[in-house]
Formats: sequence, structure tokens, C-alpha cells
Amino acid sequence: MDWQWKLLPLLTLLASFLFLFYIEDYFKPPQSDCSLLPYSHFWIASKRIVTLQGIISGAVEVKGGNIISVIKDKDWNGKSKQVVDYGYAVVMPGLIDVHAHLDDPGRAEWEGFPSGTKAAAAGGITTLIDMPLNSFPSTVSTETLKLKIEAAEKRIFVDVGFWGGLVPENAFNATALEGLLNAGVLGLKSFMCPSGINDFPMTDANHIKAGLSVLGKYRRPLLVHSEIQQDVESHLQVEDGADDPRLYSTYLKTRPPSWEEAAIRELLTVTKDTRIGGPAEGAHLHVVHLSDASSSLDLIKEAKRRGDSITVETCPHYLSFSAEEIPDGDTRFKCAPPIRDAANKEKLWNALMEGHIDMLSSDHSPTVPELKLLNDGNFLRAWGGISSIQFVLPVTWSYGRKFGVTLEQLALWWSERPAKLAQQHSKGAIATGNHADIVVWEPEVEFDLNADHPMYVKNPNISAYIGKKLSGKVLATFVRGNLVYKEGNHAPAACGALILAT
Ligand SMILES: NC(=O)NC(NC(N)=O)C(=O)[O-]
Ligand SMILES: [Zn+2]
Ligand SMILES: [Zn+2]
Repeated sequence: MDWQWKLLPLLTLLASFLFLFYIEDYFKPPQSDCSLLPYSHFWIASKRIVTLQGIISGAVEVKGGNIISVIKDKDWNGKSKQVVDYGYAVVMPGLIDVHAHLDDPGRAEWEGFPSGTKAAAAGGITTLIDMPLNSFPSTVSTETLKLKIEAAEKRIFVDVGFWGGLVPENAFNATALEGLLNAGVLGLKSFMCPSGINDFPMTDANHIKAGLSVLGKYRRPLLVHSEIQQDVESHLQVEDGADDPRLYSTYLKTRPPSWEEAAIRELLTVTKDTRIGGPAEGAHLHVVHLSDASSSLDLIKEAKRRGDSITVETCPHYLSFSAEEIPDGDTRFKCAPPIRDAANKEKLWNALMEGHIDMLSSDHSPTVPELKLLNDGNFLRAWGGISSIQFVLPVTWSYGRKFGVTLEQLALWWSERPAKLAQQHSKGAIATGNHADIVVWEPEVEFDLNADHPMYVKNPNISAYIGKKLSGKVLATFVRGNLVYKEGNHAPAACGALILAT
């Protein structure tokens, strides 16, 4: 009888092997640190799934990181399947933030890949494209892109791509630009005014024209900070006390809408190159963080009408705050271009609703509290940039409801259009074949964003939305099928993918 007992462990081993083999579809133990769910093949069910064909009740089938089917209720039999049922919570494509400054390497004390992407995940952002400046060195060459990649590798909780910098040093050097594009940046970014960062000098229309012609070959976009400095600062009377630097209105005077208008006017002399048959056909120009909803926007509309390849984004802070309500000395609200008056904010909303503004981005541009000069409150000397990345979804929704914003519009502005700009064709929509990049959230749930609210950015106390009541709670975020965030918890391992253009 002895031999039978000896066989038992062997049989048990064989049985467990077979068991694991057959259910490996559902369980992938080695990968489990990447996800708070132990399955790689599962269904996300909800009564409100936002698809390109409208909102449906049903389930999204996820396998191996991709969406393999989207099933309507009538065709859906959830029995005996691995289902995560979210009931009436909204299942939407994850947000794609095409404009975030994560400042890593070099200024990781401002933000960092781990902190910035954890905050992004907690806010339903599944992909972000990192700006080439505020980190040190700026991402303007193949070597500096390599440093970015090294800093990001295995430290990101969502997918991350990179914009490269178009600066005077590389603008007329096609070989250098091609090197950077070949190394994987998704496109280029430049400034038409001082950027506030020494190793990221500004470009003029000639640099931009040259950059566009190289980008045309690669069919990638150029993003431009569109403000040109006009001579207004000298009119300020700070010395004699007439213009108090602690008043937001003083700062506002230093960057009037004419700066944006001048830049866009200048840009349009070169965007005509992007038309079909033009010398930069294939290139695309994207105006970042538009604040002026008047003449500047009219110029962009005009360029679109005549066939230039051009798009424009604005940011949640321009849609939620207005100059009149910014408290004296509250430099958390300082950014460039500045937040303008309430009438301008209404106009921005209308332009967005009417389709003249193509998409939204966070322009998350944090720093350390010391450089925000929170105690001093001097708007003229404080660092310009808003910290917002974790809350862009509830902010857009909360302030947009009075304008009648729909869930489909959120998906269009935050996912579909940004995916197109960054040329991420497998992202930006809940559709079969796409990456399973998904946010699950409850639009109706309100919360007070007070100082106790969990925040994952490096410097939470400079966040511009603290003290606001918001509507829209993120329950879960999936990146390529991994549940990377669930109600206050992140997956243990940082398994976001680096996105490099090929
Ligand atoms: N160096 C910056 O990050 N600048 C940023 N600052 C803002 N927006 O105030 C920006 O995007 O221009
Ligand atoms: Zn900018
Ligand atoms: Zn920016």
C-alpha cells in the first residue's frame, strides 16, 4: 500500500497544475502586484457605459489588457463569469491628459513620476503626456529624453508619453529634431514667451516654421504656449503702491488677452504650411491652455475654416475660477495665461459646448510651496502654475453641469480628442480592440475637497481646488486592464507603460 501514499503528493501536484492551467485565463498570480484585481479576463458591468455609440447598459469584457467585447444588457449573461458590477456608476474611457508637468528628473521635489501618476490614477487619468520642461534638464535632445525614460521606468502608475522641446538650439537643426522624434517623443512643444525655465528658451515664428516642416515628415504635432510678451509691465506702478502685487488684478494687468492674440496671430502665419499640399503637410499645431475666449479664439476659428491643421485646448481652472473671486495673496491661482474675468469664463464654456475648443488638459504645473510664496502672496514673483491633476474630472463635471455638459462630451474632451492629438489609436474610447483604460465614477456623489482629503501629489497644499465642494467621485481606474486605483488604494507595483512613438 505504501507506494500509493508516495504517489499522492505527485497527484496533488498534477491536479493543481491542471487547475492552474485551466483557470490561468482568470488568475495571473505573477502580475498581481500591478492590479488590485486577481483576474486578467473579466467583465466590467454597469448601467451607464459611455461608448462612441452612446450610453449603454451592459458589460465591457477585458482580457489581457484589452477590451475584447462591449456587450449590451440584452446579449449579456453575467452568470458564472468574473464580473465586477458597478451598478449605476459611470464607466467611461480613462482620461488622457496631454499637458502635465511631472518635473522628474531634476525637480522631483516639485512633483515626480510616482506622485504625479498616483494622483492621476486617483483622478481617473489613465494616460498622461509629460511636458518637456520644469524637469532638469529639459527634454530637448535624445540624451535628455533618455534621462526622462530612466526616471519614469517602473515608477509610473498610468501610461506616460513625452513631448520633446522645440527650442532655438534645435529648431534649425533637422538632424537633432529627427533624432528626438526617432527616439520616441510624440511631438514637440515650444513657448512664444519666456517659460520661466532657463534651459527652455522661447521660440519665434521662424523656429516654429522650421519645426513644423520636420514634424510634417513624422506626422506629429507641435504644441505651443501662445503668449507673446507686449510692453505692459512697465506701466505698472508697483513702486508707488498704486499696483499692489498681492492683488490678483495687478497680475492680470501684466498679461492681457492681447498677449495671446499676438501669439496666435503670429502662429497663423506659419500654420498655413500645414494645409494639404503645404510645405508642412502632415504636421499639426495645437494651441495649449487657451484663456482668452475673444479675439484669440476667433483667430483659431478662422484658421480652422481655411483648412489649417490646428486644434486648441483649455484647462479646468479657466472654466471654474474667475479673476474677480481670487483672494488677495492667494498665489495658488497664479498661472499663465492668467485666469480672466467671469464673462470670459462663460464665453470659454460656450465655445467648448459649441465645439470651437477641441479638448481639455490639466496643465498640472506644480512647484514647492516656497516658490508659490504662499505666505508673502506676491502674485508678481510667485511661480506660475496650477496644481490640479487629481481633480480635473470632478471639476469639469461640477462646473459644467450648469452649461448642460454630458458624459459623452466629457469623454470627447478628455479622452477621444486627446488620444487623437497624441496619436494613441488604441486609446480614448471604450471600444473592442482598444486598451482597457477605464475610469469608474459616481457623478452624483458630492465631496468637500478639504485639507484632509487624500491627495497624492507631492505638494498638496498648493492645490487650487482645496476648499471647494465638488461632485463626482472616482471609484476605480483601470490601465490596460490592471485595476491601478480603487477607492483610496493603489496597486502595489507601478506598472504603467512608457509610450514611445515609433
Ligand atoms: N513653466 C511652466 O510650467 N509653465 C506653465 N505655467 C503656467 N501655465 O502657468 C505653462 O504651462 O506655461
Ligand atoms: Zn504653458
Ligand atoms: Zn504647461
